[in-house]
Amino acid sequence: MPDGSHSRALRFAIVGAPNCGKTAVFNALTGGRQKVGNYAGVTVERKTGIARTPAGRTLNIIDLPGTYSLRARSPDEEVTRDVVLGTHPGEPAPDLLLVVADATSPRSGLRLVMELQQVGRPMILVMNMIDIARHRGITVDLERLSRDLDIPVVAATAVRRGGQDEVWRALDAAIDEGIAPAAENRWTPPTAADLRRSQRVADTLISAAVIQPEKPDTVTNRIDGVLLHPVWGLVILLALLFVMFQAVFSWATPAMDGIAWVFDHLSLLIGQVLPPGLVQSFLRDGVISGVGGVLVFLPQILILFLFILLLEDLGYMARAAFLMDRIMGGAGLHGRAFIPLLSSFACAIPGIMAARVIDNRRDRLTTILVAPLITCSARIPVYTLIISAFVPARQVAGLFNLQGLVMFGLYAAGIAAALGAAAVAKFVFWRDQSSPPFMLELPDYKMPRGRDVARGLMTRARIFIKRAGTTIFSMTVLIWVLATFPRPPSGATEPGIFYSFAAMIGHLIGPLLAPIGFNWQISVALIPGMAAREVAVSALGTVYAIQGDTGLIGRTLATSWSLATALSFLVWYIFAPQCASTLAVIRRETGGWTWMWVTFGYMLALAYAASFLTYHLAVLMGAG
Ligand SMILES: Nc1nc2c(ncn2[C@@H]2O[C@H](COP(=O)(O)OP(=O)(O)OP(=O)(O)O)[C@@H](O)[C@H]2O)c(=O)[nH]1
Ligand SMILES: [Mg+2]
Repeated sequence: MPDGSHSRALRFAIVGAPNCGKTAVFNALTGGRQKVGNYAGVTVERKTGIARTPAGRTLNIIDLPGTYSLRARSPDEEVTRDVVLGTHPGEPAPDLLLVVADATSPRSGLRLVMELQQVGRPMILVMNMIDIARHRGITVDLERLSRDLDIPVVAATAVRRGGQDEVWRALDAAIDEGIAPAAENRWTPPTAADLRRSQRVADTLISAAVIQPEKPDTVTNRIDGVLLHPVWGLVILLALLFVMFQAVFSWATPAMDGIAWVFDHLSLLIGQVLPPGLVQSFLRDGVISGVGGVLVFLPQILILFLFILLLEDLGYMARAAFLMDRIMGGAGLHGRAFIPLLSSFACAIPGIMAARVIDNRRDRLTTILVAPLITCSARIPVYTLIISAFVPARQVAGLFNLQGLVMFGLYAAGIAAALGAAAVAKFVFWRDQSSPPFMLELPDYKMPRGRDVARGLMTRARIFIKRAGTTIFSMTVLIWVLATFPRPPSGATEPGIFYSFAAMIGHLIGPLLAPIGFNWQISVALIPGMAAREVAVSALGTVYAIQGDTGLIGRTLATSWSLATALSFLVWYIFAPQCASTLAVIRRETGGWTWMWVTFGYMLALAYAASFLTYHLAVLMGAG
């Protein structure tokens, strides 16, 4: 009988410096799909998975955030420290530490190994990225390292099939020999002198076991000469963003038309098969107008993520952080805030969690406060719907698509708002404290891997479709019910919805939102929109469909809203705290209600003020 089936499964924890490929190793061992990316700070929580070794043993594998030392300066590093030391609540210490090091720059990994030796747990060292090391002519003498460190050392290419064979063998061999019980934990936080000493030992180990090529790799340096150039670098960054939004609009159209076609025909079919009545209305006005109306935006979301994933894997994002550092620093944001803010383009929730990599509490709070202002992917359907309805698809200067230009402007407004809010937060709360300097690790450039990118896109698609099938669907059903009942009295002349609960609710809150140009239909759509921003689109689709305005929701809006209302609505979506889950995560990550209410309050005030101004200016200029 294989080990582990009669006793509890062994627990192996993966530890290593940031960006050395720990999660790639984890995914390879467990068949997991955790996010990997070519920048430090991708993993900020512990993740567990199950691995089955070739000899048939079952292992619990724990993936951990990257760290240079157990000294733990930031919340993500504290997770690693606590799991490794066995002080994580409700979790025994791991039986073995699988230390991953980057074979192309093994220094930080080896230093960590030396520190971990104090913990008294068995270890295996994985020299990962051996493919890149070989390509560059770096040779690593694994036996020598193993002898000097007195632990098994194996090479791996975590991202290639079969690249983990040696790791599997080492795991089984370690279990065959019997995992030694934990020795006494002698770890104490290393002092500066300790760190210097282990640095020297690491250098000695490297000079004995690693042969560097005579000609160091200059490709990265040459590319960085251009991409990090203070002027050209910024120009390239802007150009990239620009192309991205153009692409989101122009490439997505055929696919979006295709999806819309399917739903339109489904709706027609239902109209032919089912008699008019509640069931038909539920399917056509509720499900298809609502959920279908949101699903058509999938292509745009995927195109945006295609760009983000490619740039991440290439190693460009850390460079973008470098370029933005001056601008962000001017707004009082820590350099490490870049990755959390970047993640917020997907969704504020991973963005807020990624702020764990910031060690200083004040800088972390500032980042969390402003992350929801960054345009998340849930705003895409809202923005696109309004832009397509109100902005002509004209070419500007023979080069740019006007719709893409407006989209770019909305994203820019979100970024500017985040920078501005950070500056104000710093002024209001933390005026007389300065930020510590920021050390940025620039990863090597890597060719993005098709499989990783495809996996990332699949994950995004799955998240979006799941949202459409759960939150958006249930909110749409709710709206349909509210907009359908009570039924109109007999002899009613207006569409049924005018007698419904939805109309009552809309008319109740309507007066509050009338000053910013919102009609009662928008007021109704905003409430379920708190569950997920896209719901506003599905809710509008349902409300107008029941009202009798069949056909594409965009066309309906174009005829029933003024341009001023549309602009005010767009501006509202830049600022409004329209997402309950984000607020919940802020409460969790800051450990209390205060900052959640601060965020909610300031965003709401900002949204109302900005929409008010936009609406009235637009009316003054004749767009009412
Ligand atoms: N060529 C090559 N690339 C690798 C290898 N292992 C990982 N990578 C790439 O290196 C980058 C970092 O990998 P991750 O697994 O996210 O690194 P990590 O150590 O988990 O990083 P953090 O969670 O941020 O600490 C990704 O772009 C991976 O695709 C490898 O063996 N060879
Ligand atoms: Mg990771």
